[in-house]
Amino acid sequence: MNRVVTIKDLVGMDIRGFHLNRLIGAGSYGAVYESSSGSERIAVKASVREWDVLNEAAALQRLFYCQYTPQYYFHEETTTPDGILHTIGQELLGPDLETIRRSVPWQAIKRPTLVRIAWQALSCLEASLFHPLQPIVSQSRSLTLGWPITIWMTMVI
Ligand SMILES: Nc1ncnc2c1ncn2[C@@H]1O[C@H](COP(=O)(O)OP(=O)(O)OP(=O)(O)O)[C@@H](O)[C@H]1O
Repeated sequence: MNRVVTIKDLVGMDIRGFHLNRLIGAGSYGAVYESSSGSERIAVKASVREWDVLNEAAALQRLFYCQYTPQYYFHEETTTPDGILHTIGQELLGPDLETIRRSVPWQAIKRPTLVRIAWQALSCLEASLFHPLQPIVSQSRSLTLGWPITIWMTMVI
């Protein structure tokens, strides 16, 4: 599979009964789609990099009861003509901080909100330390935390 082009071009595909409706965004190793099955809406992250997907799936499973990470639903391997596609079904979160910041007229996040974000980020770090991730997170990784906004925090362990 051409990693640069096709991973961002999966709209219309069905994964585990979820229809990929819209590309939300893409990161260093995958693309995230807003997906639905009936009235249920989730996020599906797709990648061809098996190890990275398995790492993220394992981290989300370990943090399943942590209120600062998206709920984990499934990991799926789909054989396509271009190779094996790895996907993670997870809770659909709101927009990320940068999107929110750019959408407000003053292009900045106000102090009371920043304080709350900092508190949530620290709580996530605390939770991740409580559920040791060293065996599965061996380098710089990102986790989604916080609802209803998506905050990305790089954990270097
Ligand atoms: N569960 C989710 N619900 C809604 N949006 C999400 C979800 N997970 C990721 N996103 C969004 O999808 C986009 C791509 O996320 P992804 O995790 O692939 O990469 P990233 O964290 O932005 O970058 P990198 O992987 O390089 O750290 C980001 O805008 C992110 O906010």
